[in-house]
Amino acid sequence: MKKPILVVKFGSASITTKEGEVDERIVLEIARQIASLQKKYNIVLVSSGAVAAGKRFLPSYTGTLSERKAAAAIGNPILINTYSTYFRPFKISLAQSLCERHHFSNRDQFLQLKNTYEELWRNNVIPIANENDVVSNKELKFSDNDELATLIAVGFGAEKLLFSTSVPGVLDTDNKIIDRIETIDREVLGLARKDKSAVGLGGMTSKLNFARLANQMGIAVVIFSMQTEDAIKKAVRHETGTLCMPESKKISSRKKWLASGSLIKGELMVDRGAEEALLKHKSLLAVGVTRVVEHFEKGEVLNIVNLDGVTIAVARAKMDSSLFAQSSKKNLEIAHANDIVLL
Ligand SMILES: Nc1ncnc2c1ncn2[C@@H]1O[C@H](COP(=O)(O)OP(=O)(O)O)[C@@H](O)[C@H]1O
Ligand SMILES: N[C@@H](CCC(=O)OP(=O)(O)O)C(=O)O
Repeated sequence: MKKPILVVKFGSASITTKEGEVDERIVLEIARQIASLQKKYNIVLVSSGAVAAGKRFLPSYTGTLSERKAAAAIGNPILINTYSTYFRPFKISLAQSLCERHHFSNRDQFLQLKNTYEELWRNNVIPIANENDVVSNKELKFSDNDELATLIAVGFGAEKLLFSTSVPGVLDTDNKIIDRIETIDREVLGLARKDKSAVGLGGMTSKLNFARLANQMGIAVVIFSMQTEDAIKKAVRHETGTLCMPESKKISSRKKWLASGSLIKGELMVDRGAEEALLKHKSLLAVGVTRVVEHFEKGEVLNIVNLDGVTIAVARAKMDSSLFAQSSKKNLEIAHANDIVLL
């Protein structure tokens, strides 16, 4: 039987010291715990920390985009070497996987990635992913590694997604850790303050937004800190941090991949009639579209929002947004029912 998939993401501040060194004590802990979890799970590690580990080699570093890229180029091999050193005594090899957005928005490329990871797992090798910072430009960029980890978890149909971060969980207004969040709604999103660690990109808003999508796709998410003993093992058992509960929908892997695209491309606003039609699993026709919020091309994934601006579905476009905007045909099909996932 196939092992379930576990995606564990480590934020910059959770694996580097204040001085910008990779925290070897934490990496040893990761290796020890992941080695025991590997018996039960096919694991993907997503690790930030390349910029944090590389920036001390740039004496006049101020954090410009080109400096971040240069720091990532220096820091990434340091990061991977440290992981490899500490996993070796457990007889586990690691494989580096540097990803860009289009590896997820294009289904063929995504399937290549999936095949490669499956080959690695067959050989007991654990892939360790990070954004390909050195070449990523505006289009290629993920917003942060919380997004990359979520795209992997959703696209691969993971059972669990764990975010290791600089805080022990989601804190409520009294600064108490919330054990369990049933639904990530506006109120929960409102708990996330703007502050984040000095070296990270994500912060809590990003984690909660991506956790919400993963939950909608049936994946449990735990936000936790490596500062607790046996943190990863406990997070898998939901015994530490904040558990964000998955919805219990059955969704095919193709549709999960499609839904992961909701993080990626264009956006259309539809009227109430179209909203009702979509809820009845009908195709999306031009007549129900009130406006193109973000442009998209044929084959790309787009968000469909209702008149209140709430995302109700994601779909794969049958045509470029510019083409259909020019057409006067009201019954033009913009997305086929089979290519629409309700959220
Ligand atoms: N309600 C909240 N609960 C917990 N942390 C919060 C909350 N609101 C904002 N934060 C901030 O989120 C940050 C955690 O993310 P950070 O460490 O920056 O991300 P990453 O792990 O991606 O590097 C912390 O700096 C914390 O202060
Ligand atoms: N690719 C960057 C990670 C940027 C990032 O997403 O950081 P974080 O918010 O700490 O997960 C790096 O390795 O430094």
